[in-house]
Amino acid sequence: MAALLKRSASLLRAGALQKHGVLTKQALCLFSTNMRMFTNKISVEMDGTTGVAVLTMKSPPVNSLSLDFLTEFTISLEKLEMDKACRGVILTSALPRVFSAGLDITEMCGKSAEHYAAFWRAVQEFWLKLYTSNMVTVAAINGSCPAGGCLMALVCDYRVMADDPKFSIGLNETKLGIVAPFWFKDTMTNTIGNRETEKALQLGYMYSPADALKVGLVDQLASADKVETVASTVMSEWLAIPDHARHLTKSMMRKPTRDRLVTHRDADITSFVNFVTKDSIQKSLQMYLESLKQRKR
Ligand SMILES: CCCCCCCC/C=C\C/C=C/C(=O)SCCNC(=O)CCNC(=O)[C@H](O)C(C)(C)COP(=O)(O)OP(=O)(O)OC[C@H]1O[C@@H](n2cnc3c(N)ncnc32)[C@H](O)[C@@H]1OP(=O)(O)O
Repeated sequence: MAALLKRSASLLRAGALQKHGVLTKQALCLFSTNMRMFTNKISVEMDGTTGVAVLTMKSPPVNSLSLDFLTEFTISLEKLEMDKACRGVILTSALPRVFSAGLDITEMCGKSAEHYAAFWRAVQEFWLKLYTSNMVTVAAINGSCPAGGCLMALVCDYRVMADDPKFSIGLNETKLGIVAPFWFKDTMTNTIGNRETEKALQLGYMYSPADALKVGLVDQLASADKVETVASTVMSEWLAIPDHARHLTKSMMRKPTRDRLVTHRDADITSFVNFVTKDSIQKSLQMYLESLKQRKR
């Protein structure tokens, strides 16, 4: 399994996934009954009787979405997608207090243009795979999830968040001196509407769980120790709907947003690389990283 994953990761890095559109048969190892899979940063437990997998992010300190993390995540999702027995995935975090801190800022600082392009393609691939998944996807948000972490939750079909005022969720990019890309913006607009998104994005607003529920950014709150149980209950309600009807409906709802990124994918990478290589943006990101470190002192 480890060797297969390693091979899959190198294929993904080499762009083979983009070229052929799917993972090679060799890279696939289908789950049929109860199954566990561990990579460095992710563990997946699939219950063959319910058809539900729990994908747990376990990349300390904050589950940031590095190139390695994104690669492992996308491969794990692809494997589940190819397994006919798997009908739903619950996403959650093994870390206390943090669901995901979003994109790994160190991947956007002090690197080459080639690195930024490869990183951004991996971010796009991650979004596309999760957004267009045939499976029911439920986010069990058991901690804070800024920016890319919020995006991950937003692309799921349903969001259950821990009702703890210490946690927050939102697209806070402007606070870092950067701009949420159009497909982040589209994903949020589709969830909470244009006016609320306009305010939230300009202010880089991080919502408390209660406020997130109020604006519809999350669907339900639960006490921290019940988030995954509630997510499982929601999952069984969604799985009571015939797969083909639910899936066609999901595709119909999401196709315009998905197509917009697919059509402009290369231009979006160029735009990201041009943006992130600017001295002023590098300076903002470095200062933000430094401020995160200073907070602890
Ligand atoms: C004209 C249009 C052009 C379009 C161009 C588009 C450009 C758009 C580009 C990118 C979009 C960006 C998306 C993102 O996701 S950016 C990431 C945003 N994330 C954040 O702001 C989160 C910051 N982190 C936190 O708020 C907190 O860490 C926390 C609430 C998640 C957890 O708090 P706590 O448990 O107290 O942990 P610490 O703060 O102590 O952090 C521990 C450790 O981790 C480091 N760290 C935190 N977050 C990140 C991160 N996102 N990336 C990398 N590293 C991170 C932190 O610095 C600490 O490190 P240490 O001091 O070395 O231990």
